[in-house]
Amino acid sequence: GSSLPAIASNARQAGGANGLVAYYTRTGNTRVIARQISRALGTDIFEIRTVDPYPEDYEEQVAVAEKQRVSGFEPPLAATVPDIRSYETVFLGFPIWGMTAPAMIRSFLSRHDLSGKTLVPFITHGGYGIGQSLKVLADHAPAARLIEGFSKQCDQERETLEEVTRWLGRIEMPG
Ligand SMILES: Cc1cc2nc3c(=O)[nH]c(=O)nc-3n(C[C@H](O)[C@H](O)[C@H](O)COP(=O)(O)O)c2cc1C
Repeated sequence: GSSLPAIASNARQAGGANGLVAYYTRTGNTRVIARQISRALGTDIFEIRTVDPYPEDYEEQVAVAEKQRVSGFEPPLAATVPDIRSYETVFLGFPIWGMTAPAMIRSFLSRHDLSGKTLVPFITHGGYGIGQSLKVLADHAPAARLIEGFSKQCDQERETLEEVTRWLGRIEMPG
């Protein structure tokens, strides 16, 4: 679904200067949306990164994500937002991993007090929807005002890799 105009008018009421866009991305889909929100509203932007990088290999990545989902592990963040208190509206963007919000989003919410702030999710997924992710936000930021966000189906790394593999199987390599 798409409700970006509603988000925009809501955030404009709060004022772009009081807004923050925080996001995590692995393959860049979520970053495109993050930058557009930030550009349109004139907000600060913060990329969420973990101390320990995730595997580059897709299958290893899926295994790590699944382990962190099941255990509830909150991976340490490389940095936190310098002055989270100065923001009234926080746009929080992430991809869906294993039908829910990825682990570092739980880390982010645990490390930043969003009490009394408006929390606006923007979520990308590979076609299976946003799953349990809103419940994760509500549970980890119980005193924030969670409003309707934006979600969009984007490319899936898995599909791209499979297409490339099929293509490589069709071409004739020299030598
Ligand atoms: C570890 C992992 C798990 C994923 N699990 C799901 C899923 O459960 N449902 C879904 O629709 N997409 C899933 N995806 C696809 C991503 O949500 C989708 O490609 C997203 O747009 C990636 O965003 P990004 O480019 O900002 O990292 C998964 C991707 C990864 C890497």
